[in-house]
Amino acid sequence: MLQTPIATTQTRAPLGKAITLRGLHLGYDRTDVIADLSLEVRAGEFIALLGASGCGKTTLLRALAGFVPVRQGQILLDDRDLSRTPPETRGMAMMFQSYALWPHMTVAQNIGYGLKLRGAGRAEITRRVAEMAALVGLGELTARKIPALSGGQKQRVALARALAIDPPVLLLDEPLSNLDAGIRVAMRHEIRALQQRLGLTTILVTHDREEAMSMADRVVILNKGQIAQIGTPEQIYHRPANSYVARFMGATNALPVEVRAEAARLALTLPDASVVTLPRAALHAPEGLPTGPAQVMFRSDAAHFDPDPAEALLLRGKVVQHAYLGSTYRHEVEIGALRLMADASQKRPVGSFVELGVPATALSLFPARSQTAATG
Ligand SMILES: Nc1ncnc2c1ncn2[C@@H]1O[C@H](COP(=O)(O)OP(=O)(O)OP(=O)(O)O)[C@@H](O)[C@H]1O
Repeated sequence: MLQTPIATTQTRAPLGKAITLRGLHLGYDRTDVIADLSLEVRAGEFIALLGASGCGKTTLLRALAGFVPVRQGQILLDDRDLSRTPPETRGMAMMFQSYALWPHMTVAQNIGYGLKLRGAGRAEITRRVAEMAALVGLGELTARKIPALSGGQKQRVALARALAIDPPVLLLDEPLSNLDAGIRVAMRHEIRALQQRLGLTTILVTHDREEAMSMADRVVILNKGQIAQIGTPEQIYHRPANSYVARFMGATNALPVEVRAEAARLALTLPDASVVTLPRAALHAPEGLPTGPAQVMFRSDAAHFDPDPAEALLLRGKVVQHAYLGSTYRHEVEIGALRLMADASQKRPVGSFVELGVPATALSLFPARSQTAATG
């Protein structure tokens, strides 16, 4: 059950501070996880760290909090170097995926825990706990023990506890992954509203791209411990800097092509040996216009059935499978030796022959071996 919504009116000066990461190297024993990573986060900015499992998101977040030592490089909060500072004096609050609440304590005791550790007096703790409980809509439940709370309520206690110490930086490690879908979506908006209200610099670790895009000012896509792209949600979704980002953001269709430049146009030879020519400017080619082997990438929602014959890319194939996704059917279409995905509101039967069209604006062109890092 949802509680009173989190309060969203601005009441005090922004808390957030800027974070600078310079040439950061992190790892465990003989494993290097993060290599030479640099990043500037503005005061009050919300950054999402997005990437596949094992790419180093949590390691980076834990290093910011002070739980993973810095091997090389610097972590600066405004101009203060925190690289070798113990966690409790960094002024960063971390909210863990498991919430890490004390089950034998009440909601109020959990919220006040960090303040008590920092030596705050009883009156201050009482006042601050009441303030924080009201902020996250748990004012009525402060005397409850943790096991008697729902997942969403526990999540709010963890958030209130993190915020109680007035942290300039809030670190969120997959904070919503234990919640069911409906509450998760509501909490995304509530955390974002609260973060903006308090002006907190916030770093969120997630592997959910919708969560990253709906909450963050900028998204950092990590690939094997390196930044594959930094950009606004719109930039990383529509203008992927390399094929890794394109694939990660859902452009799972990759068509091998052979590219030839012809004055202001590009001739692309498709796998079936047909040739399409497109104006150079029509294609998103962030790694430069390749000649020779390349790949054209697009999302399944950009491919549509029964296309206009003037469409940039026209492909013929056979439906081999489909799945209902709620608002659309995703079809797997066999095109020669390739399998591509295409969405449509109407289901096409398995075995039917179809024609697919993709507009030039939905196509990204990368060299055959694109994986490089880029910022934007
Ligand atoms: N305490 C540790 N000791 C040794 N290796 C570790 C430790 N913690 C993580 N690793 C390794 O470091 C790499 C990065 O792990 P990390 O948890 O940062 O990834 P992640 O991107 O957060 O992944 P996930 O999305 O699965 O949580 C992985 O290969 C992982 O196995």
